[in-house]
Amino acid sequence: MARAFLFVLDSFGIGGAPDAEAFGDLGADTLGHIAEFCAAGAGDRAGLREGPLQLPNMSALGLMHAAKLATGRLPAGMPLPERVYGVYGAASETSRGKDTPSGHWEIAGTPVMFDWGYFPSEGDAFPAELVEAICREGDIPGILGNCHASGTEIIARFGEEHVQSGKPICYTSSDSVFQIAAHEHSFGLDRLLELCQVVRRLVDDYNIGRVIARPFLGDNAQNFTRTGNRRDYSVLLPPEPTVLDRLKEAGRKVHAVGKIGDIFAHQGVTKLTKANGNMALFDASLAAIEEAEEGDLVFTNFVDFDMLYGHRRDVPGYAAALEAFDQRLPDLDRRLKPGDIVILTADHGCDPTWRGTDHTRERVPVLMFGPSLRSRSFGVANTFAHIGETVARHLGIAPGPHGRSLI
Ligand SMILES: O=P(O)(O)O[C@H]1O[C@H](CO)[C@@H](O)[C@H]1O
Ligand SMILES: [Mn+2]
Ligand SMILES: [Mn+2]
Repeated sequence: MARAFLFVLDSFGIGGAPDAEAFGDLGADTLGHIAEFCAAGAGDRAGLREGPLQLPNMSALGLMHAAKLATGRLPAGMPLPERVYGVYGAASETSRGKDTPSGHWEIAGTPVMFDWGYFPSEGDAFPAELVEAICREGDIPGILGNCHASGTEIIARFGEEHVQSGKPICYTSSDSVFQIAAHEHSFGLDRLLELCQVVRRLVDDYNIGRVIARPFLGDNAQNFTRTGNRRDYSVLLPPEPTVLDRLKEAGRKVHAVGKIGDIFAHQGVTKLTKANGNMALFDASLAAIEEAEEGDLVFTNFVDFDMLYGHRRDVPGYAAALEAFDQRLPDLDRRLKPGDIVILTADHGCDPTWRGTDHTRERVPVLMFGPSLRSRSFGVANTFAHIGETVARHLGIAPGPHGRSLI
């Protein structure tokens, strides 16, 4: 039985990217800084967690060793495991962006070697003719925001005006994104999703990677809260097929859990499961694994690390989420059959100790395990595409052009 389960811990970087300086991220290290803060007592939060970061299961799969490969240093306050069970290493990104689609497409064997369009951080973020077209074709009275922002701050700032005026809150970041926040009741969720599809079409001319719907609820600036109904509208992929397309073409099932379907614009996906929150995503992944047959892929994105903790620069929150994820791994291990492989990795960094609220350019861990894998290190891979090619080889389909199998 050969099956593959690919889990992306969204934004779980391990530092050391050779090109970090070009992104203003020299020294950024999501795992390293969380470990350092926790070891120094700065990762404590009453009722949530305390003390040094504890990831015994990922450490036994080679996480500490992968971090050392990435940066030359071991994460602070975290013991080395007695024995490593996994095939482990670090990987550098070759894609030009440090965004979610670039990271995932490269993981799926297709690095993004062109430049995305970005909106400026000074002055109005969106060109006047684009705003006019959105208002006309989306039938809205105007937009609020029109700037770079953190999503939780901007709904507190403009939420009340949005509810009164009916103008959606439009913002961006250093990613290639056009994000639209609107109230699920006063504006309406369906109307927001329709507007996002209008905007998706309009921003194709600007080469924008994603339009993201950010619905929220609440009745005042103090209690506006984003809901689980976020939707991402990715640009259709470059002409090259990803490993998802290649598997689908070969008649295999590609079970996308969480944001994966959206990230690939639903291309190469044969079954989709949505779930809200890392633990629900883990449960949904286990259910998908029960269903998976010989030759199938289950591909899950665990978005909380990035959305709830990395972008929010919340060290205790990120640490607690990692610890909770780590504790679920034995559940997964128990369900594996001979020939199965699990790959844990990440799409970019989002160091919660770093300046600003954006992603950080980092290497990522690649931790692979399964009943028939013998432990070893593959060192540092120079592209995430090796991950997709590992899946391709393991599942017995033809190799792609950008990477090679790590096992
Ligand atoms: O601040 P929020 O709305 O979470 O947005 C973040 O999420 C987007 C997608 O990952 C990033 O581009 C960043 O802007
Ligand atoms: Mn991401
Ligand atoms: Mn993000």
